[in-house]
Amino acid sequence: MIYTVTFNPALDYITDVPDFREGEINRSCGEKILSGGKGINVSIVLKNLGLESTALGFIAGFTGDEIERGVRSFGCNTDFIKLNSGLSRINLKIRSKHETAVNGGGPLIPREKIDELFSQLSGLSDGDILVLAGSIPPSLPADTYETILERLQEKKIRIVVDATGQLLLNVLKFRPFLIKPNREELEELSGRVLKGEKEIILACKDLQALGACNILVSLGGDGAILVSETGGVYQSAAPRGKVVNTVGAGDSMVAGFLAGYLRNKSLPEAFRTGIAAGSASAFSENLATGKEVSALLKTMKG
Ligand SMILES: Nc1ncnc2c1ncn2[C@@H]1O[C@H](COP(=O)(O)OP(=O)(O)O)[C@@H](O)[C@H]1O
Ligand SMILES: O=P(O)(O)OC[C@H]1O[C@](O)(COP(=O)(O)O)[C@@H](O)[C@@H]1O
Repeated sequence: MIYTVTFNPALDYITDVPDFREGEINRSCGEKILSGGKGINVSIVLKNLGLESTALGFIAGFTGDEIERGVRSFGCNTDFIKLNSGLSRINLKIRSKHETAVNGGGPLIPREKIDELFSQLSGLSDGDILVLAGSIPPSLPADTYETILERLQEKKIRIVVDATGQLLLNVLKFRPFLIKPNREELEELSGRVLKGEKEIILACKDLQALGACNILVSLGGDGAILVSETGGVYQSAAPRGKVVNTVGAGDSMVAGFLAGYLRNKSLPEAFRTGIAAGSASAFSENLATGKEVSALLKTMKG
């Protein structure tokens, strides 16, 4: 079974403001609200690709209820822990000449609710896949993912971590099967500006030395690079298309990679499916559907 954990789910409020001006009253010409947060998006795209998962994490207040309703409307299984106070965040995404995001901090998660999550996760068994994705509310320590993985290390669970900075660095020693930094995140992790693919690959090798198995570096419209645990390096441009909404493209890529890998345990196939899923989401208003991913895959070589 696949489990995704989103500590800090969100309603993504996506608004179109063609000529956004800071410091002025702007009028939008289109809005929509989607359930989001990294693990949740992974669960939705997995479902669209025909794979069951259970979305775990913390939700609070009316925004939390709406997040849960939204995820379930895709047919996903959820087992969220409800907080007794606070509100799940609303993340603002302004689509203008550029995309601007304001992601909220999220509610306070009390100790007993974290313990509830630990006890849910203690039910995982050998062969399960655990996706830890997204930020944690600022009230939680940066070793939160580490604490989870420490408790699970006796089990043969494949771990996927899509997080940034210290949250990610702290868990590399648990040998995550997959991490997916984008270029900026990889630069932050390696503490240097990375010019060109050679430097990106070297930075990935440094992370492998710390424990990461497969590192999928997403490069937005420039595609992606996979530095694999078997030593192979794969690189691909992104398919061409009209970009409509890149929110969730990275999460879709993680879901696509997993779905592609689970088909034949082939890393090249995982890589291609990851890129196709990321780009299919970028080319669509909503997260990629199975049909959209298959259609893009057919246009890709290899
Ligand atoms: N402008 C784009 N054109 C085509 N594909 C894109 C575009 N932006 C994102 N993608 C696809 O989605 C993947 C993940 O996007 P990226 O923006 O790098 O992730 P993140 O959202 O995590 O920063 C890319 O590797 C690519 O396959
Ligand atoms: O937990 P974080 O890092 O604040 O990110 C949450 C945001 O990222 C998203 O999961 C989208 O992520 P990607 O565009 O990287 O795939 C949104 O749904 C959500 O608003």
